[in-house]
Amino acid sequence: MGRKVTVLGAGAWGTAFGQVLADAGNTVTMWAMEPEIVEGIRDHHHNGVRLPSVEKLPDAMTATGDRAEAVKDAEIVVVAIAAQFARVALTEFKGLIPENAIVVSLMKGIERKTNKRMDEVVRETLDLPADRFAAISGPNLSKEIADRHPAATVVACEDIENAKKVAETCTTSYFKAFVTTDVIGLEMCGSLKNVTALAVGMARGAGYGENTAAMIETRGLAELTALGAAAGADPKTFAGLAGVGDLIATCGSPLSRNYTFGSNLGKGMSVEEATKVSNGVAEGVPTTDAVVALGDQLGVPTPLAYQMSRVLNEGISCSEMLSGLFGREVTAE
Ligand SMILES: NC(=O)C1=CN([C@@H]2O[C@H](COP(=O)(O)OP(=O)(O)OC[C@H]3O[C@@H](n4cnc5c(N)ncnc54)[C@H](OP(=O)(O)O)[C@@H]3O)[C@@H](O)[C@H]2O)C=CC1
Ligand SMILES: O=C(CO)COP(=O)(O)O
Repeated sequence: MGRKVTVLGAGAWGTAFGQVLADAGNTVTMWAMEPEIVEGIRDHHHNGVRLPSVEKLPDAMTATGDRAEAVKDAEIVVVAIAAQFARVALTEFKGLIPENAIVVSLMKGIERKTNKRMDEVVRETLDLPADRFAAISGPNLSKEIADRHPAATVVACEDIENAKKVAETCTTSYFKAFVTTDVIGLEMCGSLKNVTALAVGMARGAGYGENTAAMIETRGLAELTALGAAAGADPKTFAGLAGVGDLIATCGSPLSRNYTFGSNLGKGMSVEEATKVSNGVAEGVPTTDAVVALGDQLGVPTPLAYQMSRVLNEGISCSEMLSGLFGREVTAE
């Protein structure tokens, strides 16, 4: 039997995931700030602002701009808001979310001022126990999933039964969800791969080929695995869908906003210009500095994030970024 699920944030991924949930047999209420998006989904089953490629969203999806109405009786509340705004947006929902509801984050970012992961931000803001928080992450480019191309993801929750409940709730014939208890690993994979995708996109935009892309992806994976392990993640998570899988999808597709943002930098745009033409949030941009700070905090070198932070803050070129990546001394891989 389907559940009552609410999605906070009707961006590209929030809306596509809402469609997955409706396809899985649930009743889905989207909450959005913008009246135009609310009206579009509620009255026309269409999100022309954030997911115009889907002509008609399922009948089981509706929308509201009223916070209390949105989460009333929800068994699962999914959060799909740009990571840097999660805290401010969720504060308004504190006290409104039903006591037994599981809160699920789709977000892939680290909060800039605090260097906190989204599990920390969501739980802190909503005063939520660990067993009622789940994260979803994997190779999930929203447009492909909105087109119902076969895909898989990972649901993480410290309480494996709740992870299974969430996985069951979002399983369809084209969308498969695996489960894990490694919340930290999942969070670190999702947010850190965006920094790598910015760098790969930049190299591609600058005209470099497969060797350069493979080098950045592999070193990026080593960096995010080391940082994740130091933060308490299970290194195995990084070899799975949420790690390598998402890295392959995000670093290889112009559908990724992070890849595209990087590619535009590589073609010579400034950060301001690339931001202006970005088709949605590129989480890797604010996350990069947070990754460098986390690395300093945990005593883990983050050369790729450091060079990308120089790209974003000082405007160094792609070749400077790449030559700064490795020192001249010989080291073990
Ligand atoms: N797109 C994808 O393929 C995937 C995205 N993700 C992650 O999901 C998250 C959301 O991404 P996506 O939906 O694609 O992003 P979009 O850029 O399409 O949408 C961002 C969302 O955040 C909302 N938002 C921004 N600021 C605020 C605020 N102050 N208060 C409330 N809501 C706010 C926007 O609301 P509004 O529209 O009203 O401005 C919108 O719903 C990101 O962390 C992303 O990394 C994860 C997997 C896949
Ligand atoms: O996380 C994603 C795919 O899994 C989406 O990547 P972007 O946020 O770069 O579009």
